[in-house]
Amino acid sequence: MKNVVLTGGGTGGHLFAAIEFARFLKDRGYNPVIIGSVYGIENRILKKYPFDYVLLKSKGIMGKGLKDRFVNGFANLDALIHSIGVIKKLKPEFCVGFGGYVSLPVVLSCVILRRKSAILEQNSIPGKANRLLSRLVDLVFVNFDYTAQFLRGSIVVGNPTRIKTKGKHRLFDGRLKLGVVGGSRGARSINNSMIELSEFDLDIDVIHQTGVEDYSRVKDAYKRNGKNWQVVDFIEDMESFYKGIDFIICRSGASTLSEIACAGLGSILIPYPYAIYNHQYYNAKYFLDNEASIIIEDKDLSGKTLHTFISSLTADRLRVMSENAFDLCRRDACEKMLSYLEMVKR
Ligand SMILES: CC(=O)N[C@H]1[C@@H](OP(=O)(O)OP(=O)(O)OC[C@H]2O[C@@H](n3ccc(=O)[nH]c3=O)[C@H](O)[C@@H]2O)O[C@H](CO)[C@@H](O)[C@@H]1O
Repeated sequence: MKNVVLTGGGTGGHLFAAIEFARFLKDRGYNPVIIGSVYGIENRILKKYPFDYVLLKSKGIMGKGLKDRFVNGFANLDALIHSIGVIKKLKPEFCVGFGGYVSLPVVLSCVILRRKSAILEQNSIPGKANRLLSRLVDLVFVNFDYTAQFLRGSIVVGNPTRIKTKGKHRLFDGRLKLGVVGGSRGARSINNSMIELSEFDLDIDVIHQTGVEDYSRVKDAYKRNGKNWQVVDFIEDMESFYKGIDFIICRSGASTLSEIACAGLGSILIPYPYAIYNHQYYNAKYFLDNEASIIIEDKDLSGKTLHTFISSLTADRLRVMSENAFDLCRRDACEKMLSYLEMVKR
């Protein structure tokens, strides 16, 4: 079986797209090896999947102070050397970087060793590492059309997502069932505004993913405010979660957006305000422009704003948002990426 290397991680969005592509490639006779970081979510998640994987001691540099940049820079140099050793041994047919700090040393080592290589920029505005790598790799894939202006010669493919079927949402046939997700680590400002929302008289069902840190605080507040709303720290089975809700409040990370599109869910999007180049806002804007979502900026977020929007949702509005979201689902990202990769000759 031909080895292929997929790299990405740190947070869930990069990792789950890589895992989905790995699943697709394995079904087509390749042996995908995922390379992640010891410090990322992949250290916990990859054990559960039937793929070979390697974890490097790679650390993030962006948004860090001078001392951390220096220390982490050395860690990444070490990761690059380790990665060169791994790539030499695996001799992969191709390498694809899905983003996150570990992608940089791994894709660089594939380039250095002249293996066929590609990156996927999942976000509307590319980060520094992908801007650099885009000049070195054979293929540059992007998720949003908007991104093509930043990365010359890029190909729009979408983003691999594990969500395959549209949920049969009840869309207000009874009580609204609202899902709340803060991204792979939860989101404090969303958690705080949901606590405020629970003080209102609101006849809805809620299932809320808080992240580990805020779990008890949110659960206790709901109880105090007499709400029988469900609280989880992390959702393992996202497909069932999406199927069980009518509408979602979430951040606008690239993978969450691909998933809610394919699940056909209308949404209130709250872009993470400190994301590099404000990319979450531009990710969300694509959904807003297509009338699939409402955006509330983090600075305007409160229980009261959520209450105003949620109480104004009608069954018709929900249905239209759901259909518009579903139109944005790109189901063939994996097929497209593989067909381009197979065309590149080495
Ligand atoms: C702060 C920041 O810069 N975040 C970035 C990071 O986000 P991050 O990785 O947090 O967010 P994404 O929305 O892209 O992905 C979250 C992933 O985690 C999964 N999930 C989430 C919650 C849960 O309980 N269980 C679960 O499995 C979701 O299904 C999804 O697959 O990478 C994304 C992908 O490039 C970017 O778009 C985001 O802007």
